[in-house]
Amino acid sequence: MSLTMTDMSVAGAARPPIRGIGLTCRGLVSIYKLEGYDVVALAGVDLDIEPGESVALLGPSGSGKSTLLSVLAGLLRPSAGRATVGELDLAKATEVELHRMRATDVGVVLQGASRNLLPYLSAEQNVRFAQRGVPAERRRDSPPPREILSLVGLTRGRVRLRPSGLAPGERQRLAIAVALANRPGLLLADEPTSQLDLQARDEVIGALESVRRSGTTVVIVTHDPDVGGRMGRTVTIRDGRVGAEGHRGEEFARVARDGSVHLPAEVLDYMPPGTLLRIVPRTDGTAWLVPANGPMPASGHGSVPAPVTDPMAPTSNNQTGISPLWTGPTAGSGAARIDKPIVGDGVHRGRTPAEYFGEGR
Ligand SMILES: Nc1ncnc2c1ncn2[C@@H]1O[C@H](COP(=O)(O)OP(=O)(O)OP(=O)(O)O)[C@@H](O)[C@H]1O
Repeated sequence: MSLTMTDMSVAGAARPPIRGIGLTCRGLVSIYKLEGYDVVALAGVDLDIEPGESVALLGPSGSGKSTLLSVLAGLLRPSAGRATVGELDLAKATEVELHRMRATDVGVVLQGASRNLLPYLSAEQNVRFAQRGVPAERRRDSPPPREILSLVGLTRGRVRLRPSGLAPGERQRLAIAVALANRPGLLLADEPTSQLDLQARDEVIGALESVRRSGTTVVIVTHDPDVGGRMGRTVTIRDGRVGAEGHRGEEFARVARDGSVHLPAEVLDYMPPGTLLRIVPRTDGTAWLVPANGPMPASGHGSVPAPVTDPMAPTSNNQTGISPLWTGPTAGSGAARIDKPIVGDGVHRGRTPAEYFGEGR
């Protein structure tokens, strides 16, 4: 399927443009009560998503992705901290305000396409049914269901079929169309590409891209890093917090509000929790993390090593066998880049501690 600008302009004809809605989380905590126990699903999420962005929430199973989406959809109340969608504070909002938010500003696609659809209605009728929730003053802006279906690539005879007559990828795109029925500024979709073959997956990604170009902010949960890589930004949730972010295929660790940094799993393999680290700030605004029982940088105990401008190029520093582990700006953007390990001659040889910290170790 290829969705074109023509699809977009048809969808936007004679209606005010869609205004993307941004969101903010500050120290967001979500706790489930389970048989007398507290299950902490979100343990202090700090996150900003700008209007019009497309963001994938990635992370291992149980890390809290779906819980975060449910809070943002107003389906779960924050247990502590703040979450705002547009101007609405989700902790303070009344049930009526949350209901109205879902009816007008936020479209939600629950995991499993069928859960979003009425099986006895056609695709077109499903979208029309969803439009019944639009407040009267906004109803004149509601596009005909076929326009919305065309935005996600469902056209002609497909619009008259019931969900059971559609292929799995088409059903998922119909679920997205239903969530878009009221031209929301924010679309939240939980695993919209799971259990789809590659072609259907690409069609769903194409539909989400069309939605983003129409102005709507798109936030999805996915397990699939390839899907994440096709969104504007990835945010990796680990243990209920934002552990990392990806931009254009590069992964960044985010320094949390409390100053903590989540190390990637492969670094934790040889720097497990509890490891004592020497942090060596450097003049170029980067820093090294060196285990306390490892060798100090050769340029002198306690002294600040000379900057390495290109971490992958052989330099006088890494000729010593010490690899710059963290590079990139720590000031300004607040991000640090984790580079591939390099040793001696600057050649990437692997990920064992010996290779990181010198062959003579
Ligand atoms: N209704 C619930 N009651 C109790 N605990 C729950 C409930 N839903 C989720 N949890 C727990 O909260 C934590 C986060 O779950 P969540 O479903 O948000 O993670 P996830 O990253 O979306 O996982 P997955 O990728 O497997 O869907 C997990 O420990 C999970 O067991």
